Amino acid sequence: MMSSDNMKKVVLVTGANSGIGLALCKRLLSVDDQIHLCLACRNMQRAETARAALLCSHPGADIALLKVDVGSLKSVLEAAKELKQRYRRLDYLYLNAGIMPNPRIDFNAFINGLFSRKAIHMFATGEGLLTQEDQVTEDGLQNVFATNVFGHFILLRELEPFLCQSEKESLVIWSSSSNARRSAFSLTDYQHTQGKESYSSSKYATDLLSVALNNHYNKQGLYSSVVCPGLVMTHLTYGILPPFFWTLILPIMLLVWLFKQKPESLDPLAKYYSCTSGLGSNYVKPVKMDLDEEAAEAFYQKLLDLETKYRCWQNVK
Ligand SMILES: NC(=O)C1=CN([C@@H]2O[C@H](COP(=O)(O)OP(=O)(O)OC[C@H]3O[C@@H](n4cnc5c(N)ncnc54)[C@H](OP(=O)(O)O)[C@@H]3O)[C@@H](O)[C@H]2O)C=CC1
Ligand SMILES: CC(C)CCC[C@@H](C)[C@H]1CC[C@H]2C3=C(CC[C@]12C)[C@@]1(C)CCC(=O)[C@@H](C)[C@@H]1CC3
Repeated sequence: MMSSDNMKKVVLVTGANSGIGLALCKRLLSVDDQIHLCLACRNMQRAETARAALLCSHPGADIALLKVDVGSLKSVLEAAKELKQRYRRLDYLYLNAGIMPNPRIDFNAFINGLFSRKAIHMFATGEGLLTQEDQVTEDGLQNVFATNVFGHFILLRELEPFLCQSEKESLVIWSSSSNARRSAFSLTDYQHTQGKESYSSSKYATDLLSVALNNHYNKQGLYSSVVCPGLVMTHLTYGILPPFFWTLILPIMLLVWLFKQKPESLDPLAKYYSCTSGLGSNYVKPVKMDLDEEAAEAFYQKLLDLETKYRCWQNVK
């Protein structure tokens, strides 16, 4: 016989202690307060604060914490080991943690874009406006790629036995972005060591990876989706511009939102955009992604090669 704890759906959210991750956890609990929610965070103090905040709004909620720095392979492997000891199942895996380090705005591009036909597109995607300064991690990987893509990929690979179970389906949901652009990504430099748009590149990589994961794992009951949460005021966006600046440009952003509103089964080649507006409309729109399946497969093979390399390296150390 299964105990009621074994029957509870297990939901894991990375980057759950702030911003979109925390808001997502709150929302998940309000939809189903019978889930077992695991907040996967790199800082346990911030994780404890998040759990306390969630328990304030959902006092009976079943919330666990897991320490994981998705930018460090050692930490990811340890966290996966811990999860395997704790759980027998994993139903939803939200791969949400993400960074955009040292963002800079190209003001010239902004002024030019403002008076061009691409103004709306520029406000919706940030195309051409943002650059970042990336760093190399202790594993020798580009930090943005390691955090936004590869650490999550290794976590998923480690948790494969839980996610691929014959009796039930599991869903992996990636926080992608409308800033994910084909032109920022290159298969020959998929870590983005050369350019200055590591964020955009990493989000495009996420989109490719999700498509490849569906091709490889759907038969085993694992499904992957990418979502675009829209432009949300979080630590990430406050790292680009201070809060008062956002308040100033909010009226322009609202106009963009209004202009783009248009109402409409999970499509593996679509990204799900949040189109919630401040004026009440509340829906998600599937948008076809700008990618092809061959590129997705080629990128997936490169990740598998990198995985093999790093596993050998971990064993040697
Ligand atoms: N805000 C926006 O407008 C948009 C955001 N997104 C995406 O949504 C996701 C969440 O971002 P958002 O909520 O805005 O930003 P926040 O900075 O508020 O949240 C990011 C979360 O990720 C965690 N995190 C960062 N690096 C690591 C790491 N190495 N290991 C573990 N956790 C880590 C942070 O933890 P800590 O507190 O310890 O730093 C934090 O909990 C990101 O993937 C982002 O790219 C997509 C589109 C738009
Ligand atoms: C007066 C100013 C210089 C105004 C500059 C505005 C820009 C900084 C923003 C306009 C659209 C924004 C945007 C993002 C960042 C900031 C802008 C470029 C994102 C790229 C942030 C992260 C995401 O994932 C995207 C969904 C955002 C898209 C829009």
